[in-house]
Amino acid sequence: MTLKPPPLRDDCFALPAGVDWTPVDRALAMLQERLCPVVAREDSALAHALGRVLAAPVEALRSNPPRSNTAVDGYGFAHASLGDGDPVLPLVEGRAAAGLAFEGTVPAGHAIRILTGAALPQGVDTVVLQEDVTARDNQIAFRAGIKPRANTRKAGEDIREGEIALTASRVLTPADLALAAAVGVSRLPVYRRLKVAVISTGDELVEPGAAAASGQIYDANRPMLAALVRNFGYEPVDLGRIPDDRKALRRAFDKAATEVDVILTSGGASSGDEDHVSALLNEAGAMTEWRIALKPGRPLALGMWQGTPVFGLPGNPVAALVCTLIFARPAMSVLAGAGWHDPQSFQVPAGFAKNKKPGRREYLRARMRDGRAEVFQSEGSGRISGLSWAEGLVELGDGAQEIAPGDMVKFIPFGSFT
Ligand SMILES: Nc1nc2c(c(=O)[nH]1)N[C@H]1C(S)=C(S)[C@@H](COP(=O)(O)OP(=O)(O)OC[C@H]3O[C@@H](n4cnc5c(N)ncnc54)[C@H](O)[C@@H]3O)O[C@H]1N2
Ligand code: MOO
Repeated sequence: MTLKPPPLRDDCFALPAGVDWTPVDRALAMLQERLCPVVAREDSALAHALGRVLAAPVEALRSNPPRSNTAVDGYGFAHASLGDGDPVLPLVEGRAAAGLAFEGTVPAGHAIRILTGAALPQGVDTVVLQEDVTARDNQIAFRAGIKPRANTRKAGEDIREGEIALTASRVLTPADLALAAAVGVSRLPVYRRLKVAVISTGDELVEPGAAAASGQIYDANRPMLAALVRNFGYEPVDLGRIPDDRKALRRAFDKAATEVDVILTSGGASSGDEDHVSALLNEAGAMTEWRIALKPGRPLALGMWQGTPVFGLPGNPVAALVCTLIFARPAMSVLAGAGWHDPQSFQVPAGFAKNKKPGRREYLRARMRDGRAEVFQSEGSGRISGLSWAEGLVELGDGAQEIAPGDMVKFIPFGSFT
């Protein structure tokens, strides 16, 4: 039976009355508090589970390793049966190999040929490395001093049957799939992949590859946003370009709300005459034009359209990317069942100087070179080449800051936003 989570509340994005500029951290705290998973659970074969969000804890059905075994190729024996001095042990007939257990018992004072991964036969608790042994006439000799249980791996030393192998809400990695397989689990409970509609708005936009008149620009946000969505592990649904026409946009939202879990639009987010995204969300009555104390990305329109959350991102590509990484990414992670995750950041020396005014958070396109964070030469919000140049963001706090080269600043690599 598929379990359908309850719908989000219509006032998810409501701001308290009288709030003017919302600090970034406050906006993030509100999102974190109000959102919840919106996707149903399903079952996935291991082979298809990479990047999916685990919907329930997974218990080990079997210990890893299931039996005590040898970590090396060599000879196995009971440590307690060794006398004083350099041991000389007769070999029993047969051998123990991985997948081909020796079912007999090795008598005290005897040794058996054993290969890496083989279960330890009865009577064996210690293995001597073959390189440390002289073998002749069905006997082995080696130096005294080997420790009990040397070169062996205990049953369940990695994980024991019944223990939790994988916790719920993980985004499954290749190593997680190995662990599930090792403990006998072949199907995993996962959340259905979050579906995210990507829409561009604006009369000036044309499709890359088409002829563009002088006043027109190519739609750069849609390929970027769809790729970001895919990178986050969700399913982008391309709903194309919509002109600055409220009816057309309404139709696109209606269609999206029946097909997807989240809508990402870019453009028309502020409150100009042609800013139809914010106007429509306002009209729907569940919209807050979040004037966030942030550069770039000040106008972010957040609203609900027929129960589906809409992130109305600013049109400037740099602002669209920053707002997606800072707001939409953690919010979508909650909607997808993976919970809220702040990106990993690092304090690094600045390779630049800047006088920052107080009153808003700033994100600069940045990259690490020679152990310092360099920033892009321009802060222009339409400078897409700087996004491509950058390998991460430098985050400057809400207060005033005078940054000199060598001062410590917060660097967030793009790789942290996954
Ligand atoms: N009077 C004010 N004007 C503006 C303000 C303001 O507070 N008061 N804020 C500025 C800031 S900051 C931003 S960011 C933009 C955001 O505005 P919109 O979200 O309404 O975006 P548009 O006006 O539609 O577009 C802005 C800019 O981005 C270009 N664009 C839009 N979509 C795409 C796309 N898919 N690919 C490439 N480029 C795109 C568009 O052509 C504009 O140049 O508002 C400022 N104005
Ligand atoms: O969001 Mo605008 O500059 O802050 O591009």
